[in-house]
Amino acid sequence: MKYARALTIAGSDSGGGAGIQADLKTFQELGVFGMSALTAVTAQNTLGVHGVYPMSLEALENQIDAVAADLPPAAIKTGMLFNSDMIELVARKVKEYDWNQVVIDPVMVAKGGQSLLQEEAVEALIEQLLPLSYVITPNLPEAEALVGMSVQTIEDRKLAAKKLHQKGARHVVIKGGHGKEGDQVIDLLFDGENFTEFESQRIQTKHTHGTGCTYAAAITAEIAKGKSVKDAVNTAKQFIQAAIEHTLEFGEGHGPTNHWAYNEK
Ligand SMILES: Nc1ncnc2c1ncn2[C@@H]1O[C@H](COP(=O)(O)OP(=O)(O)O)[C@@H](O)[C@H]1O
Ligand SMILES: Cc1ncc(COP(=O)(O)O)c(N)n1
Repeated sequence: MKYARALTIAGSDSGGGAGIQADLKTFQELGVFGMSALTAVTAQNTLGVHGVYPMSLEALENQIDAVAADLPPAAIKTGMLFNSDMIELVARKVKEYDWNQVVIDPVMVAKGGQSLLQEEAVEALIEQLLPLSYVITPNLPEAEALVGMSVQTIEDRKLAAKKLHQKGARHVVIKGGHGKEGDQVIDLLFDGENFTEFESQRIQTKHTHGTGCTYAAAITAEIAKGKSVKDAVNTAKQFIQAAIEHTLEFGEGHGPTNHWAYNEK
């Protein structure tokens, strides 16, 4: 296809910085036609999540079917999936449509600390979605929840990545934004055999709302265009670094990243 298409299956962030809003902005900036199936609507701004309103399973299924029937995506990204029923539905749809380029961003908690995934759903994510994932992109707390161990040092991250690969993830990206490694942010890619570290200067800012969504969406867009996972992560790293560096300084809390910065440089 001349232009690639990508589908995000995630929540809506009324504040525009995370969720499907971040995904669609990122897809667009990387030249990929973005489509979305909403799992939930959140009333959100830079100060936190002020309400979570899950969609019905019927609404989620119909959105996915409508896209699959007429606009089959080259790559799919999942974000906030809210509960195990939704996770089971998404897993069923991935199998039904034989989608094999699925990027799972295992969203669990918003930056302000509000839960975006019910506790009981973590097991479903591991059992149902991990085996179908082309790439999984946990941050450090999410990696800890998924493998049940402390994940801080690079060695921890390598062990966690191996465990997630054993659970079925074909590629694992352990995001390092929550890391304590001083003035560097190190993201770690594991492809089942080799590790690749993507380093960048840590930017001292509170405006990191939606960084994980944006990063995973950039990986998804690049994969939709046919890039290798390693090349996709490399581009996503540059994309998110520019998006944080050229912050918009919006809002009183954790402000959003700048989704057009990458193309402005
Ligand atoms: N302060 C920062 N400076 C530079 N890069 C950052 C910073 N915070 C996050 N990032 C980048 O954004 C990515 C996602 O951020 P992270 O906090 O790890 O995930 P999440 O937003 O899902 O919690 C990281 O892998 C890293 O590449
Ligand atoms: C609807 C929605 N989805 C995901 C996130 C996580 O955002 P972050 O990338 O900052 O962890 C969010 N805050 N809201």
